[in-house]
Amino acid sequence: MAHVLRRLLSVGEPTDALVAPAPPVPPSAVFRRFWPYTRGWRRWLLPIVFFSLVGPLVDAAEIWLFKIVVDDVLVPRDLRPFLWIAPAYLGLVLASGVLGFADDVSSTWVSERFLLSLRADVFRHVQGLSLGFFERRRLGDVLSRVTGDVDAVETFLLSGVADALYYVIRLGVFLGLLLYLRWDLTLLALLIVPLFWGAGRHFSRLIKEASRERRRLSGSVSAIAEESLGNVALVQAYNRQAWEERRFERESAGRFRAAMASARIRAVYRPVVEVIEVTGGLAVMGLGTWKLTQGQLTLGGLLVFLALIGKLYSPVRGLSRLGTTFYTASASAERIIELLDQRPQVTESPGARRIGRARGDVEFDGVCFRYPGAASWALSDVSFHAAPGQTLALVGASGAGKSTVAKLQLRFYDPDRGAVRLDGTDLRDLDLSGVRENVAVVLQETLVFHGTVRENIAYGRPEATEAEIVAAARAADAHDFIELLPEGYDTLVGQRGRTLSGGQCQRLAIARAMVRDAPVLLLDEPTSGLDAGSGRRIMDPLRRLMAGRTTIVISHNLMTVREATRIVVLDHGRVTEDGTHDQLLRRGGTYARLNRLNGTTGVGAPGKVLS
Ligand SMILES: Nc1ncnc2c1ncn2[C@@H]1O[C@H](COP(=O)(O)OP(=O)(O)OP(=O)(O)O)[C@@H](O)[C@H]1O
Repeated sequence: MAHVLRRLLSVGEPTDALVAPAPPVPPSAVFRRFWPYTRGWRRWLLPIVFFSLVGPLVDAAEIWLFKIVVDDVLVPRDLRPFLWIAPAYLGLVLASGVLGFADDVSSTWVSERFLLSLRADVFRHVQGLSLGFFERRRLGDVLSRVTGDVDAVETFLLSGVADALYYVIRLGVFLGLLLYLRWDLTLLALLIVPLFWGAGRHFSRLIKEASRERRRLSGSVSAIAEESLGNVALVQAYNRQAWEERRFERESAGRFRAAMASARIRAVYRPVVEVIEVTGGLAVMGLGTWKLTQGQLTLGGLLVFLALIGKLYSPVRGLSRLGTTFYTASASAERIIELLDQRPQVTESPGARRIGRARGDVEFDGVCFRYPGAASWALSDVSFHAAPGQTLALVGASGAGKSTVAKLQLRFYDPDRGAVRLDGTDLRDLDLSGVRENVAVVLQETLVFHGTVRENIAYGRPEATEAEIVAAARAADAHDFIELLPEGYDTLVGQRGRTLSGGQCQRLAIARAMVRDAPVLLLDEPTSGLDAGSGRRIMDPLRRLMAGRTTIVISHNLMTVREATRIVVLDHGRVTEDGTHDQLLRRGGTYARLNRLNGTTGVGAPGKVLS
């Protein structure tokens, strides 16, 4: 028997899910952490207290009417009192309906308003985290926290506190009435309360463990769904559907086991509570019946007493069940706390200077950088300088550190040693949004949002006028193809630009960078995803975009680099060569070799457009 019970109550060993568990936090700490968030909503607890106070009084009045029916109508078989009892009873039921409505609507309003602002806060916080966080974490899990776990915080604070108040008030009212009616029977009924508490505490702990596991596995399921569906083209192209399904099923099965463990614990808890409750009720009924036979109690009095005991046990049960609700909610709240405890690695210093529009003087001075947790340096002692309007090309094999330079220029990360400067000032001493406002980017992976063409271009500068958007599109050679789209600038382009070709996406990205009109331009492999023809077609728009801006162009295939004022060759994070195209060719080093390779493979062919 004990063995069966132990198995029923076992939470199971935590599986090695994709998502690590959040560090445990005691419920009191969860409470302290989130209580300040209820500022502004606390006064709404007052009507809830009011409803909690009036509700049990109405209930007690209904029960009292029942006593009168038994003692004054049924026992003496006299119908007359019933004539006023019936409308009074109906009135009470109506009143309790109106109260219930007001209570439901107002409490839902408060919880939803609270959730609205908390979710927005959590989203704001997550959005403000540095790129490093997103590169390390599984997006699906973060989404499941922002959309799912946040609700639990509300349960913990507002619904939980409101319910606790509701139960305590009900308990107080019914206890007062019972003590007033029969203190001896009431004390007997109260003997079982410690049993309620004991069971509540024990089961709450088990439920918390099971809930923690369930929330963690929910995060894993979301992570897999997001990764597989987000890369559906890759999955289908490589026929990996069955593998992805197995992965999804494995994580879902883990979640199923955790949900079953929690359901089993609850299912055992419920009859345990009922047995305790019935024991108390039977004891009271025994003593009450004895008192009835002794003539110390009327039948109506005994029935009222038993009905009130039922009402007394319901808040006691509610309070002990609230323990399990709190523990379940705190398992989710822990995941939110872990998210909120993440600090952005890149922050604005208190004395940061507002930069306004920069001239565009870019300098890397002895920059060393290692990704958090990485064993080797991504950049070691990298130095270069680009004066306003100059073009600097970064060349090197895959993994040499070129994109890392771009990330440091955007201040997604800070260097471990050395400094990145804009107009001679260390980026760390400038305001973060100012640094980014001065840089426009065109990346290898084009970022196109689900929205209209116009919105996608204006993303570079939301206040851009229609004329500026069209001028940017013209300069980016995008205007003609946009005009041919079914609804021109109002055509919806799918998420990640699925309805556009690679070259069209790139031209939209160029138009967006044009509209931004920043003095510094970062081009990270802007032509690498395109075939030779499309690559050639975006060279002119790119040139127009680069004119008058300091440009850092990152390229594998030397397509866009010949015209650069200066070419920096990176190898394993170090600058190995540095000079103009001709100087580097004469030197006969890595660049010359890469250039020869490009020439022979034909990859460099579009580069000739530049020469
Ligand atoms: N988020 C990251 N966390 C840890 N290591 C990283 C991260 N991003 C890049 N790296 C490592 O840093 C090094 C430089 O990467 P980077 O992306 O800058 O190279 P790259 O020259 O731009 O390569 P490619 O031409 O293939 O885009 C590589 O060894 C890479 O594995």
